[in-house]
Amino acid sequence: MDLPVGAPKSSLFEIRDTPHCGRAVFATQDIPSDALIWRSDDLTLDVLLREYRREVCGECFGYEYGRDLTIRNKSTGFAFCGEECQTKWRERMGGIGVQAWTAVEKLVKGRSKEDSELVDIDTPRPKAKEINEAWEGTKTQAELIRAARAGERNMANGNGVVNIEGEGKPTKQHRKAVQKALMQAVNPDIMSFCVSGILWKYKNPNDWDRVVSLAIDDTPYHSSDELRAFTRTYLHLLAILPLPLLPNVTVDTLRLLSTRDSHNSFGIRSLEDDGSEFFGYGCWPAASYFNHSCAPTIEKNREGRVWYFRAGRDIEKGDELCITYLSGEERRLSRGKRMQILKRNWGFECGCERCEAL
Ligand SMILES: C[S@@+](CC[C@H](N)C(=O)[O-])C[C@H]1O[C@@H](n2cnc3c(N)ncnc32)[C@H](O)[C@@H]1O
Repeated sequence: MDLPVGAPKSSLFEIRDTPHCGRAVFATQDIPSDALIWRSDDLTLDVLLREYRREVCGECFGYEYGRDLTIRNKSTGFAFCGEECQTKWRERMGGIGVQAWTAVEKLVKGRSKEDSELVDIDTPRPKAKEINEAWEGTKTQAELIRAARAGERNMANGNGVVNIEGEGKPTKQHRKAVQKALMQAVNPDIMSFCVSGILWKYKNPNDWDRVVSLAIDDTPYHSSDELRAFTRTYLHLLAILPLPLLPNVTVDTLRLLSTRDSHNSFGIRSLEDDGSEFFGYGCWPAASYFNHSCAPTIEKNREGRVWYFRAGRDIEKGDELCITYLSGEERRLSRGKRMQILKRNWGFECGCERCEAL
């Protein structure tokens, strides 16, 4: 099997196809307990839930037991544990990134909480037909908004009325399409997800295949509400993001981000209390080749933006290197309950040794 782009590479392990669990990682030599097996510093997109934005550092995800962090950038909405993190974040975002987050914050802040979209995730997951129709339904409005923004570019360039084929001064119809998009309810967390992914793609065009290569979930939306929140976010972002980002604000990009993130993201949790606080999540492509086991061979821990994977016990050549996708508490549940959680959150029937042995 050719190594997928972005997959981890090491003399300690190899990646192979399995009959029932997709690709998996296997030890190519004996590995002693506690040995460092992999270090993933390839965070692509990350989402800090809005309710934690004042308490969790936007750069290193540091947390001070719920206290508001001292450095807070009101225009972007991010908070930092120190100057160093703030500087790193600004460097990573660049001017366009800062502009993008400022535009998002302005939009979200202008809404009362009630105006923000609440997403009910306990309804049936939309199937392919509903998903295709929902995205198809954005087409006309998206074209009008794009044309309105292109007109904005012409004006900004001071080039007179028309300088790009088919693009001219925005008409009333164009402006209406923008206004209509802006009036829709906003879901701040879905917006962060999309903006983070779009910015990453903009800044790392040559690394996009790392995300493309990940395991796919064709029906990644938990509910029709959530699907609608995504299509609205698409139109919102077309209306507000800086012009250079617009070529990356596409249905294809947003759909791809959801289908890859769904089964590959890692929770960003507090480092204390068994990770009881869930701050958000992120996608580290190289770390996404480890399958789940209810009796994992690998222990993972996060330091800042980096995940470390260590042998949880002595491992023999040929053993599968598995992590657990369950939280500390969930690992102690019965087989049936674990199965339920894995099926609901990850969409698979667990075929790990601990479950199969029963
Ligand atoms: C993060 S990916 C792991 C790598 C994946 N096998 C691949 O081919 O890219 C998670 C997906 O792997 C599969 N998987 C992981 N652990 C599994 C398990 N214990 N039983 C069955 N499928 C599993 C599921 O399809 C799951 O959604």
